[in-house]
Amino acid sequence: MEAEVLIKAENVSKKFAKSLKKSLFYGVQDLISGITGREQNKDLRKDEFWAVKDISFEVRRGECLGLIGHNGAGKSTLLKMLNGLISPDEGTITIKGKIGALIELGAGFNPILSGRENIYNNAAVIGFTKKEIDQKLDAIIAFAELEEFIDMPVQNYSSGMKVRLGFAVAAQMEPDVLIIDEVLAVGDLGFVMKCYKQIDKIIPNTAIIFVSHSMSMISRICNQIILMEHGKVEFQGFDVAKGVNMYYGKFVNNNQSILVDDKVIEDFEFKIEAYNNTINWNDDFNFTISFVNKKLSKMPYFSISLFDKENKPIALMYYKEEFLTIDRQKYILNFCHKKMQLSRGVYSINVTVNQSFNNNIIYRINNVQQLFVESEIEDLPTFLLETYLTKLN
Ligand SMILES: Nc1ncnc2c1ncn2[C@@H]1O[C@H](COP(=O)(O)OP(=O)(O)OP(=O)(O)O)[C@@H](O)[C@H]1O
Repeated sequence: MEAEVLIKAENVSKKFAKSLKKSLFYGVQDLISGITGREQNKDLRKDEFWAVKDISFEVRRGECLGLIGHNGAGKSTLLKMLNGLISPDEGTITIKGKIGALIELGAGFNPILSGRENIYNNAAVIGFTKKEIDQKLDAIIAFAELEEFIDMPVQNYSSGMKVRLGFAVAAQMEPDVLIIDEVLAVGDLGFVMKCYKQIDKIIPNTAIIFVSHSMSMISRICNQIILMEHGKVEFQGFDVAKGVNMYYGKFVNNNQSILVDDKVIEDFEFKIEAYNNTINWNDDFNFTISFVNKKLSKMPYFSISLFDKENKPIALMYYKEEFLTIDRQKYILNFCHKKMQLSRGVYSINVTVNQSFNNNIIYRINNVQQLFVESEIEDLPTFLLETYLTKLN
């Protein structure tokens, strides 16, 4: 039997005015229409835009929906509507059960009240009774690691402390629906890992909506994804890896940048020997480097590094070099890395040219090319390490 739907959004839209003056004016207009029973204006008026347009989805108990998109795509606006902080102009939102939300840093806290008082306030707003909160209080304080500071006014808390308290209340009370915005990014790594563990613990009984710019976090906890752009859905589905790749595709940066150029070599070119710079997983990776030698007497050394879409270094390709004597002419070098076992994705290539192995950089170019790796298996991590079972007892 399928789990019960706890969050349902049907054709939800929200418009905003670009200026505060217009926003106030339209607000008053809408209020009067509301009071007099006249139908509200459904179309965009001058200077208005759709911050969220026509979004529908369902999240069942045990599921986590990831919302991704550029800054200003409309994610927070959608979350605020789900949490009831603002109402949609069109469409309906239905939520069953108690909602825990961690939306804006410090939102929902009363700054002059202590951490302890805020726990009671926030948990009561979610819908828990005093007795239920009493039972959970110690666990919340311990989870937030705020034992020493729990009776201090929240206005004196650091941003990390506020996030810890907010998450502790939202997640320790084990609500039916949990809405988490980017705020987790503020926590330190230890706390973020603890939050993951808590999310893993509550997910079987909870429907979660999670907004993040960290694709590793999204891939780690979400089973469905919506990619938003200018308020609209650009991709929606259960293929989280596909949504993440589409998001990364938006950042593909084709700009080469030359960081070092001692004019010792000229006309440097790097070419991937594959159609559209695309290879399949486990294919040989062939590429050529060409240059015109102006001043060198020995062949220089080329080091080729690969970076993933988050710009993290993934691999350094090296080869055994014999420093041949060279003339002042054009050279074309062919290289091959046998069986490239990198997972599906886009990798950017940087090349550094040293006069000799690990010595004296004469040329360096970042993002000289992008390598696309295709794979039939969609959701592999960067490396597939072949392992052997050596003994069975
Ligand atoms: N109260 C408001 N009045 C007018 N415009 C608003 C209001 N709130 C948000 N917007 C605008 O609506 C659009 C969507 O904003 P929103 O904060 O939902 O984006 P987001 O996807 O959450 O972005 P980020 O990743 O930066 O948090 C933006 O253009 C923003 O400037």
